[in-house]
This record gives sequence, C-alpha cells and structure tokens, in this order.
Amino acid sequence: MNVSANVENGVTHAEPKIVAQKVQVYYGDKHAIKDVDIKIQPRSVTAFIGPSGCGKSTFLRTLNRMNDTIDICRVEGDILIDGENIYDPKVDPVQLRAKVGMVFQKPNPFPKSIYENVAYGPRIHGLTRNKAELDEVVSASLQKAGLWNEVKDRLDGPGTGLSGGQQQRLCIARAIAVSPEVILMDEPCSALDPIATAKVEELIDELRANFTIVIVTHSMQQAARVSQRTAFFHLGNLVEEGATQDIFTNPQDKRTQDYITGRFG
Ligand SMILES: Nc1ncnc2c1ncn2[C@@H]1O[C@H](COP(=O)(O)OP(=O)(O)OP(=O)(O)O)[C@@H](O)[C@H]1O
Repeated sequence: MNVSANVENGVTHAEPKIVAQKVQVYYGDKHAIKDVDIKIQPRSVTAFIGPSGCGKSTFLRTLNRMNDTIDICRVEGDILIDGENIYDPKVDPVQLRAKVGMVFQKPNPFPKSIYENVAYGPRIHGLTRNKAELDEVVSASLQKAGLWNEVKDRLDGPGTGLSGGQQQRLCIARAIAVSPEVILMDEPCSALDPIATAKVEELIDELRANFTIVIVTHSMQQAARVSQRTAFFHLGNLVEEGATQDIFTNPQDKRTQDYITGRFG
C-alpha cells in the first residue's frame, strides 16, 4: 500500500495508485486510444463512461496488459502502478494480473466447483501452504464478495449452477482470492437483473475500502451511484476526468455535457 499523502486546503490527496502518461493504443492502423493521461486514486471507484466504441474497454485493458493477448494490438506510453511501469519487459504479466484483477461483462466461472473457482488462483500462485490455509482464503474471499451465506453449504456444487448475479459475485471472489490491489470491472452488471445489479453495486461500494476499483459502465446512473471519480471518453480521447458529482452536474466540456444529457451515445 502506498501511504504517502499530502494535504491541500484541508483535503487529503493520496498518491495516485495508477498514473497513465501519453498512452496510445493501436489495433493495426486504427488509433483506438489517443494520448491519454490519467491519475487513478487508491481505494476508490473510478468509472469510465462514454459512447459505444470510444475506447473505454481498450483503455481498461491496458491497465493489466490484457491487450497483450490481442495480436494486432500495440500500446505506447507509460502506465505506472505504485510508480512501477507495468510495460517494463521485466514485469511478468501473469503476476501483474494477480495484482490487477479483472471481472468481465459476462460472468465466466470455470466449469468446476464453487470452492475450486476461488481456490484456483491462490493455488497456482502458491499463496497458501496447506489445505487449512486454502480453506480460509476461500471462505474469506466468498465473505468479502458477499456470497458466503448463499454458498457455504454447497461449496462442492458447480459454479455454473449459481444464478447470474451469484456467478458474478463468485468471479469477484475469485479475483479477490489472490489479494489484488486493483480490480478492473468491464461492465460487470450488464448481464444481470436489477436486483443482482444492486447487490454487485453494494459490493463494489464495500470493496473500495480495500481495493482500487476501475469500472467501465454504459449506465450513467451506475457511474453516479458507485464511483467517486468519473472519466469521460470520446473517440479514443479522454475528454475529462474529475469528481463524479462535478462531471455530472458541472461538466467542463461540451462533449461531456452532450453525453450526460443524452444528446448522443
Ligand atoms: N480486438 C480488436 N480488434 C480491432 N479493433 C478493435 C478491437 N477491440 C476494439 N476495437 C476497436 O477499438 C475501438 C474502441 O473499442 P472499445 O471496445 O475499447 O470501446 P468501448 O468504449 O469499450 O465500446 P463499448 O462500449 O461498445 O464496449 C472501437 O473502434 C473498436 O472497434
């Protein structure tokens, strides 16, 4: 954890957890992210919003090098997490993705038991020494994901047998189990009904006490409900970023204003 902070006008500013500088992303010749600079605060929720195709998911994926898995994708610029450039050749992307976990649009539990879904990461990363420790990590992760009471009597049952909302919370438990510092969420509620969505949003609000969360969402209401900071993207540009309340009530750029008032998107 980065503990340094400074105080300005009585407001405490923590050191940013993530600093992106002059980030460009290309898919072949297509310039999908253009010169993006952003600082992401620790232990808070930052929402990425903007019209379809503006580059929200592409930029999100630069934060744990998920774009490395796309052949035609090229990333330029620097992304520092706790001051370390994650694109440095000495960074192991597998370790990076344990530190910067990800939850996807569609819940994607492994075709294994609920227990195994959560135990898999700690096991392959060698985080526990014995079965008792692994059991403890599995139960703690399910508790943090708000799923323990619903599944504690059926840990051997298949993860895919849960409801969609429970599956998404299982995927969040799986991400938490390897003790990440950052959790990236790419439209985590888009496949869920309103009740399951509300539960996941409540969970996101609880998780920000311990994790830095970045969420891509199509729902401005969701961004307003769950995030403290909001970044608006348009045609590959980061148009503006600020306190969520300011972005929604007093946007500085006409494009942001047009988007939040429903004039395009
Ligand atoms: N794998 C890919 N190969 C080629 N082009 C891609 C790929 N993924 C995304 N793009 C293009 O990059 C641009 C940004 O896409 P991206 O999915 O990041 O936008 P988005 O804002 O997340 O959109 P949506 O809200 O619709 O999910 C789009 O023009 C898209 O067509």
